[in-house]
Amino acid sequence: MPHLFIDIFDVNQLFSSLIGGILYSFGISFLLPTFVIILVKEKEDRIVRMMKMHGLSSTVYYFTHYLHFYILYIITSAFLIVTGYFLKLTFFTLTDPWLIVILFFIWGHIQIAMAFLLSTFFKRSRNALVITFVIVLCSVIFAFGIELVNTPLNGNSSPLFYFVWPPFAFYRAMSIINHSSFLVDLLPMKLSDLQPGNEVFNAVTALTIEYFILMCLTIYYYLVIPSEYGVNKSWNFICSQLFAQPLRFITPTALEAGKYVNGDEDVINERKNVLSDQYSDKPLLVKNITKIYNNGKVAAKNIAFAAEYGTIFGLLGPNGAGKTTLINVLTGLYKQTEGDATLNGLSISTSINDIYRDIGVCPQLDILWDNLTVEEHLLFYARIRGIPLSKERDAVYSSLKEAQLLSLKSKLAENLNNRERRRLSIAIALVGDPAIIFLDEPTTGLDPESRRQIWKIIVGSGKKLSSINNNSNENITSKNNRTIILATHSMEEAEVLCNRIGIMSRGTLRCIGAPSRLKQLYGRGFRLNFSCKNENLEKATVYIETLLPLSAKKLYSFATKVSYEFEARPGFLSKIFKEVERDKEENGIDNWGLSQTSLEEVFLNVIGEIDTEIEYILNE
Ligand SMILES: Nc1ncnc2c1ncn2[C@@H]1O[C@H](COP(=O)(O)OP(=O)(O)OP(=O)(O)O)[C@@H](O)[C@H]1O
Repeated sequence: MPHLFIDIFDVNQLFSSLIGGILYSFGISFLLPTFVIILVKEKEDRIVRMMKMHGLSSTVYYFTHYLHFYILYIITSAFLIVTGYFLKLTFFTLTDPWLIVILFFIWGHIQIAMAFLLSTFFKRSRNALVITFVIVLCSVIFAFGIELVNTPLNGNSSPLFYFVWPPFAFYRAMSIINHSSFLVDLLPMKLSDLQPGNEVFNAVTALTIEYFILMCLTIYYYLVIPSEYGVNKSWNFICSQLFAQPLRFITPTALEAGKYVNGDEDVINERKNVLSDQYSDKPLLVKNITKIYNNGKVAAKNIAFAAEYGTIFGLLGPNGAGKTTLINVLTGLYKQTEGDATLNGLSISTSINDIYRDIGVCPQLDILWDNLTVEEHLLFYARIRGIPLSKERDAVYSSLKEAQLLSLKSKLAENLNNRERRRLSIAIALVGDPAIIFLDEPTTGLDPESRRQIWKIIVGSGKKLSSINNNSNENITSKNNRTIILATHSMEEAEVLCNRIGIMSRGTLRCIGAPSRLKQLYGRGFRLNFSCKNENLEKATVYIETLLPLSAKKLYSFATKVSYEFEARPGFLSKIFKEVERDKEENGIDNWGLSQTSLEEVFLNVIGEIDTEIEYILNE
């Protein structure tokens, strides 16, 4: 094996030697780990998912990457070829250039296909970097090890199975072309040598077939491998689509058998209505969604409800109740474990890419680019939503106006304060006038004044722009009005903004209804509070107690402040109001007030009941 001994002044020998060959082959292959890292890093990054939620088509996304990678590859291989010519490597100077072009052309595509396929198996870019780098290095060293034994000088050809791993096929073809170019007993290769039986022909054919196989496998794995974000199909989706059956739902009985806590009667009725298709005309139908994370955490259980046009539906619940999980499932960020949902008639299981075009999402955390201005953010999202160029500026202007950001349009995101960043996230959700908007805790962490400002924007955004332009007197539940799903753990926010509320706890929808209905069901009726001077306390207390029903409960009597809770029959409130106003001075009452139970109390009562129920189940 004379080519093993390197004469460092003979570049042809250097290239054909073990070390030179390894370095050169690695140079041609090093882009593979780079491509894999780029793809895996973007998987880690929520911003890509955010872009997809706003309508970026997967085909456009992957095609852009393909093009980007191929351009990088052309630049790199052009550099290597020019360097080869410059160093007068016979590989480049004597071989038919078309042969080199064909080999390099297919190798670029193979590297990209391998990168796409490998990236489906990694969740973290650091692992991807190390493992892909090792794969490339081992492939190069192994291939050259084989070359030592099976050098073209011996006239042996490689068995076909050797070409199953694309890098081996490529390195073998390189080696044969290289040896033919500088060994005196062989002739430099021409394009016409590419004929059946020739090893380079076999290698190029194997690479072409493998490219298509790799691309098919990549598409399959992208669709089925579960990732942290995104909706994946089941491994047998091709068969199951051929023999499609109705979607399977977890029945309430199954959940009860599993000792899950179910909702109240309204929740059960809502579920029946949703599943019996009585609500098929509603813009949002959540049909028994269950989400179990990979670590076994059941974050949402059997959730079923519908939301109307032109309403703000509040998803209320303490931290960890499952609100964000549910929103993430409805917006395609996570795949549900069971159940389905339809948004404007389209199923999240089968049509999530079409759904993206008509929803707006304001995530819990602002996902912004610090070095883009407010307006640039909106233009970017308008573009990926597919808004025609002629209407882009108008769409951006409308959402700037709705989110009260017109005066800040040229400000960089890094210079925005918290309140402005939130408004920008809402503006992103509004761009393009989507029919359904998801707002995940839009005011968390803001001061009271900022919260009120955001509330105004949310209330204003309930009306779709198209309806504002067309007919300002439109009915609130008109199809032209937006449906807003608002996740919050602020009762005050829900009370101010929402027409309908679902209270979640521990992944279960516990109760559902208009705020007044929830107060009626879970409130403890009304409260009467009064304050008086110390010397009048007894007299005032006796007076109030004679007015209130016998069932009234004294909540507290603290210093000179007293509070009662009671149920009121129709007409009772106006009677008590007139009497106390008339007699208060006579009975030593300085201040007094009547109030209905707040949502805060409803919430505490509902959550309190669940905790008791769960304790009961656990102790059973
Ligand atoms: N990616 C995940 N993997 C495993 N468990 C998760 C994941 N994300 C959330 N959880 C768990 O699922 C449960 C519901 O979380 P989720 O964030 O949906 O609740 P939430 O009601 O939105 O609460 P918060 O207001 O704190 O956001 C919690 O117990 C949480 O720890």
